[in-house]
Amino acid sequence: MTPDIYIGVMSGTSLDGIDVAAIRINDQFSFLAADCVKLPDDLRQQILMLTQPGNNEIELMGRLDNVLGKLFADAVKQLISSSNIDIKKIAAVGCHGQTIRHRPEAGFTLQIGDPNTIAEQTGLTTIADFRRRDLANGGQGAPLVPAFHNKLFRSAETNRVILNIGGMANITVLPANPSSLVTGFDTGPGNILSDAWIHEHSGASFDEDGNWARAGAVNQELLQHLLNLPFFSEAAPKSTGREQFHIDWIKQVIQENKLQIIAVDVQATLLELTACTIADAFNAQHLADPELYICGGGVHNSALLQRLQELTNTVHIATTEELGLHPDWVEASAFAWLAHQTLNKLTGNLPSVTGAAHERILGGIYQA
Ligand SMILES: Nc1ncnc2c1ncn2[C@@H]1O[C@H](COP(=O)(O)OP(=O)(O)OP(=O)(O)O)[C@@H](O)[C@H]1O
Ligand SMILES: CC(=O)N[C@H]1[C@@H]2OC[C@@H](O2)[C@@H](O)[C@@H]1O[C@H](C)C(=O)O
Repeated sequence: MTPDIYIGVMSGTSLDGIDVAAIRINDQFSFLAADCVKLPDDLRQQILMLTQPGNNEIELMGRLDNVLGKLFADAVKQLISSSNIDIKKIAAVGCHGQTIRHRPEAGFTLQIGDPNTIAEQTGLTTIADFRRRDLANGGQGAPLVPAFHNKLFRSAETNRVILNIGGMANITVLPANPSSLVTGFDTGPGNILSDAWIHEHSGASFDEDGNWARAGAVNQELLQHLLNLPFFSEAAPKSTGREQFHIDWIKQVIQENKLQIIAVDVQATLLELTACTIADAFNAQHLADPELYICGGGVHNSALLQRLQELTNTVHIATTEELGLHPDWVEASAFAWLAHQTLNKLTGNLPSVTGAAHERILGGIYQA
């Protein structure tokens, strides 16, 4: 029997952990199993160093490329053993890697986590480096997951928008009309700023259920200054990352404008920034009776979901669980699907999303 299981590995911008998902792709798509492996704190700190220019970057990048390759391989092996998947039925692993720099305007994006190591240590064909072919073809190299959303979540009856709220936030617009193009782009920060702000003030890695933000009041002056960032009014295609959205930006805006704000109010304002920028992007689509489906870690923040419900003009709002895929596993499943595309010589990018000139087969194949 031809192997038809694909394993996707995703370590996202929030640096909370490595998501691994196993899916079967034949005539149909079926979700089999998933797991999340935490990133050790010291490794997290070192990756953070690589996301900003600094000293001795090449040495650190080389070492982390190797360490992450081993960790990704371990995460794959752990999922295989905990879910009792027959390794002979696995066609390939699709590994996103860890983004350490994303500068499409300068012609590059960089994900690390050595796929040679993953192939060696798992004995499985591994596909990686998905973004750079799209970039070389004139695209942003991101977001890539809209092609998977299109495959799995599109409806001929209703206009749908899929929203991922991870470290960054991105939307995919899936028109009901089959001849309309799918669009999508990064809307800006998801949880990255509020994660960093609460970490600095209490050591927590994220604001559980948005409780701290809920206890504060939005500072409209700070919010307006933040919303003035040109990225928010730029037209798609667009993508972003930690280069643009980091905690020093918030501190700088507070300082430059001599704002006196207590920490809890900053947290409330950061949640509002995420909600407003997502809602503005959504409402600007002017879709007839749109449904909004949410995935990514942001679904666990009910304060954020409540604000989105208030701000978006949608007829129905739910998580992707309602569409059959748990919101925690959408991105990892997408990279399993992208591996399937590449292995079968099928294209993976959507030029209408990334701005690439053409559809392309993405990534490099590291044979078992
Ligand atoms: N219980 C919770 N309460 C509030 N927020 C939560 C909770 N659980 C997860 N999160 C948020 O979700 C984030 C992780 O989301 P996710 O794993 O989707 O991000 P990612 O994949 O790393 O990012 P990206 O999609 O940008 O690559 C955490 O950093 C945190 O902010
Ligand atoms: C460069 C990079 O890693 N971008 C991520 C990030 O996290 C969310 C958003 O910004 C999205 O553009 C992308 O990830 C998903 C997996 C994507 O390519 O669709």
